[in-house]
Amino acid sequence: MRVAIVGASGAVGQEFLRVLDERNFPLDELLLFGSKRSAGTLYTFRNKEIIVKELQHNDDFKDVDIVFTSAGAGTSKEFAQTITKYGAVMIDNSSAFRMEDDIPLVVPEVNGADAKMRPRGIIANPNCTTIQMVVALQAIENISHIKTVHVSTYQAASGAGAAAMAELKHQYEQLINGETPTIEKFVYQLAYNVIPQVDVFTDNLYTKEEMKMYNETRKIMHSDVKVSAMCVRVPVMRAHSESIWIETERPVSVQEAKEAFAKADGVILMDEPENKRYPMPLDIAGKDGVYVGRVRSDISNPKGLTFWAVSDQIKKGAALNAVQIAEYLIKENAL
Ligand SMILES: NC(=O)C1=CN([C@@H]2O[C@H](COP(=O)(O)OP(=O)(O)OC[C@H]3O[C@@H](n4cnc5c(N)ncnc54)[C@H](OP(=O)(O)O)[C@@H]3O)[C@@H](O)[C@H]2O)C=CC1
Ligand SMILES: N[C@@H](CC(=O)OP(=O)(O)O)C(=O)O
Repeated sequence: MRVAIVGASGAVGQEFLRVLDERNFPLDELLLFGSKRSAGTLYTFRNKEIIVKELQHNDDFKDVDIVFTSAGAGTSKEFAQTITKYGAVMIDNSSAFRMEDDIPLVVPEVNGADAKMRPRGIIANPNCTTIQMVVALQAIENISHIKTVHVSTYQAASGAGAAAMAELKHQYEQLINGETPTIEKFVYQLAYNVIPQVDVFTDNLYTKEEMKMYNETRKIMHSDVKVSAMCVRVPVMRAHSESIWIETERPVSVQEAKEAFAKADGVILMDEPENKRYPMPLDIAGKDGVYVGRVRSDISNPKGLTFWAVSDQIKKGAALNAVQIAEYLIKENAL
């Protein structure tokens, strides 16, 4: 099997290299693409050096089976036709196609089978913040329908890409040296701060990131659930955290919820308040699962539950989820 990564030099692209290797993904050849900026760069994969090629409108994808794209929505839109025209399956990490009716939006633990219906040869990987939330929500949805979700996110700097990670580190160094911090990737200084804005504002005063959590959750879960999100950037390097309140159709006890989380696909229950044990981004960075803790009944709502979910958004929120989609298709003989 021939596999390609578009955006190989990026935060998600680099994670693809690690995840494909870690999971022993069955590929014979890996091709790497980027813009002019990274063309010519060498990356090592399974002891072999691979040179990054410039993404162009040519026949480079002719004999490629799967293309993982993580180079921004503009690039995905511009190159989708070039990538898919000879039959390659494009698994796209950007927001370019997520809400289009003929493009499946897939989290394998929730709606893997949707990946089989892809008239345009494109499968969209959801927004990272949404992926980790729906994996946790599905555990409860399995036992009682979720009617509403309120969520506050604590999103790591790496959600804004490799340059944003470097900017956060640089800001701390600049502040220690008494210099004015550089602000390019974030709206304000992120070091020693939190910023209640991820992406731009929409007409209803929610941000685009917050509206993705509303719309994408409903599409992935095939649900009428209403989601009100508040997305916040925090000075964490890697792994997003979410504080989640849900209202279910019938009351769900804490014990029942914990059992549901413990057996759900992709969820790891880490909830021992007596031992001060709960998930935190520092511990979860680099891990595969969605870690859930602080499970409680909502004292303000008899049908309410509240919990905390942490996951590595570059891994499960991007590269790993896309690779799991590909693995699902291989397993189902549906490539
Ligand atoms: N970071 C995260 O947590 C998540 C990111 N995503 C999505 O994944 C995508 C990539 O994000 P991320 O890795 O963080 O971003 P980065 O900024 O770290 O990387 C961007 C990548 O895109 C490549 N690229 C940009 N323009 C072009 C082009 N014209 N042709 C080919 N390659 C191009 C860059 O290559 P070069 O260096 O050559 O310019 C680079 O490899 C985005 O769409 C983002 O929304 C989704 C979920 C989570
Ligand atoms: N959710 C990412 C941003 C991102 O990459 O979103 P999307 O894939 O929906 O464009 C963040 O934390 O900033």
